[in-house]
Amino acid sequence: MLERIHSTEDLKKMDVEQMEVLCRELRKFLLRSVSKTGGHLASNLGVVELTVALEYCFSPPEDKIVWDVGHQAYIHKMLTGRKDQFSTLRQLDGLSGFPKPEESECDAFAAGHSSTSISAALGIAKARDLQGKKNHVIAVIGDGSMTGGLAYEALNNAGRENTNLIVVLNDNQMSIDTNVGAISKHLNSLRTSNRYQTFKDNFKQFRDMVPVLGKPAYSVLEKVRDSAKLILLEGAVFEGMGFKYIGPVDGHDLPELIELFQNVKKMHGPLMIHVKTEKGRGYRYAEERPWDYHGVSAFDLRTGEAISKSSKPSWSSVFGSKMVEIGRKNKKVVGITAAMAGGTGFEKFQKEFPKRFFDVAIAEQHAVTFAAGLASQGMVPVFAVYSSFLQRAYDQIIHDVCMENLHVVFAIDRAGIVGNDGETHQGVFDIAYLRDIPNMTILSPKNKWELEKMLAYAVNVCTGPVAVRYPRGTASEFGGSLGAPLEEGKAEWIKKGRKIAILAEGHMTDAAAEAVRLLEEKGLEPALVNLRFLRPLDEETLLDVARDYEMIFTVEDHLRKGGMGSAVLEFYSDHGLCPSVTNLAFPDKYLEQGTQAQLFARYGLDGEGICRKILEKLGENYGG
Ligand SMILES: Cc1ncc(C[n+]2csc(CCOP(=O)(O)OP(=O)(O)O)c2C)c(N)n1
Ligand SMILES: CC(=O)[C@@H](O)[C@H](O)COP(=O)(O)O
Ligand SMILES: [Mg+2]
Repeated sequence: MLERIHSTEDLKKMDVEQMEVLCRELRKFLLRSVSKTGGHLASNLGVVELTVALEYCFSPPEDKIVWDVGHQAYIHKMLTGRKDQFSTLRQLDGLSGFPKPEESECDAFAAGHSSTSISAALGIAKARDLQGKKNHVIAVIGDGSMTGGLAYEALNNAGRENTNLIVVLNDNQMSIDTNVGAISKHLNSLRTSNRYQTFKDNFKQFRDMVPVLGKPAYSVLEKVRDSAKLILLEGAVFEGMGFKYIGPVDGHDLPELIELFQNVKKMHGPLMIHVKTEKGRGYRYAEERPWDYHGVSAFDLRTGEAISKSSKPSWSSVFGSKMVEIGRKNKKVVGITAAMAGGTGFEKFQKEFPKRFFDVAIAEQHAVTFAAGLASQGMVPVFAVYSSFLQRAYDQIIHDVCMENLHVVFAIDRAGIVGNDGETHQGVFDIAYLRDIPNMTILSPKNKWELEKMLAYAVNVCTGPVAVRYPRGTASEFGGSLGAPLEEGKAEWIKKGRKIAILAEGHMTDAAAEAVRLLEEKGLEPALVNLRFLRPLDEETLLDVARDYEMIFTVEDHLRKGGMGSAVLEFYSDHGLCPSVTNLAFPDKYLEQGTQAQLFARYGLDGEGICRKILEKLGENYGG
């Protein structure tokens, strides 16, 4: 069946039995493919029937299906002509792991961050109305993503606009980890009701009576169905917000889903269809431990084990262990995550101090203001968050934390290039968006020991807002544990030299040191400084560097615009100095997917690339 599918038109030629075979084949294909490339497995296993039913009943690209987060859109991609590209999934220049309109006109809206689908779908629906079109618009949002505030802003608005909009709530009772919070509880209470089945039974009985009752009764029946009165569940929050609620429906029952979607196509106004699915469906290990199979690297299908695993701890794991140590000594410390306890390594703290740990669900904005509230009462909140997800909470950082100079610690994980998630997840904006905020301190460690020192400093010494940024992956051990002691506002000289000085940000010190080694082979003697503090900058060191060196290079894992190098340039400009400064950083664009190593190499930010760029600049300045 899978071989027959080149577009959703081919799907429409199939009968239900054939589509059920197709579902089995899609699962097999998905498992084989993702076990080789890595990717978001469990969520996709859970939406096979749902996606087939949607693509059968609706017609992309005319009908717009907006996938929330988009990590569960692999089946959609397979059904819309991209099956043959799956061997390149999430790889450099390959198929994206998220919906991407530039990749296919069937991807109605790009995503990667959660809770945007209903807003985007409502916008698309209103555009349709204004343009006099009649197509369907469907948002597919998970129960985890339904914990994000933006989703409720959209529901609030959609209830008022009262246009045709279908929201499919894909409830698998899981975020990445177990889904938490009152909404999740509410969904659970809805899940256990058999209201939908009762409605269907009543409806069927009534329909069978039509020949007896006659046409007028039939039109009453149609109206009842249209207003969905029989299936509204008392107290369903969505109903109160102006949606017709339909559900819960078994999301693995293909004929049931098809019947439902064919019916709702005829209904009007905003609809919420609550679909129950199982995350990881069809692969034993993923069904048992969906959190371990949410996002996977290449793995052995037979054992479920990852093919290669670093024996060294990740930055996140170093963070998690250190926070336990800090938490034991300092009882004021509380931990906060926005649904990323596992990813950030914070689960160790959560286990040891459950009362001092808060998973606020996918709610970064709330997390920051919640932290501000805690800090205003003398607690020391540590919010561990991926750099790209913290973008959500910009105003909260400015207005609720920094303006009051509150002592909130931001542990910014996945800062810099993250790799295969691509554009949406690259953490390359945080220096720019944090360094312009008054009162903020920003630190960046060169290795795992420095991360530990910086965390202790941020929690126990700082008194205002402070961010520690560190990347994805295995923690660097560059330079060993015996670096210069961490001193407030002070950079670390790794090596003095002549003519050329390299100022490095965090883990880029390692790549810069490699460049130094390569340059030394060519007879040069570059100096190397690990800046440590990105805000405030170590002014004394910067003045020394400008005085003693002819050419300065800054190196960072961030976009060039607004980054650390820009800060260095501003500093010199403010001091009326004009040394030769070259910023080595990522260019002004959304950075594509690929491994971190591939991207550093592509943009000349690995040791060799840095060396090459320095030699080029030397050539310009000294004629080769
Ligand atoms: C703003 C934001 N915060 C965090 C994440 C990380 N994240 C990706 S998927 C996910 C869980 C989503 O759960 P759900 O919507 O229920 O989808 P499921 O994986 O269960 O299908 C999280 C927390 C994100 N993508 N965006
Ligand atoms: C879709 C999403 O946002 C997360 O699943 C993300 O891909 C996790 O990234 P890490 O693998 O870096 O934890
Ligand atoms: Mg879920």
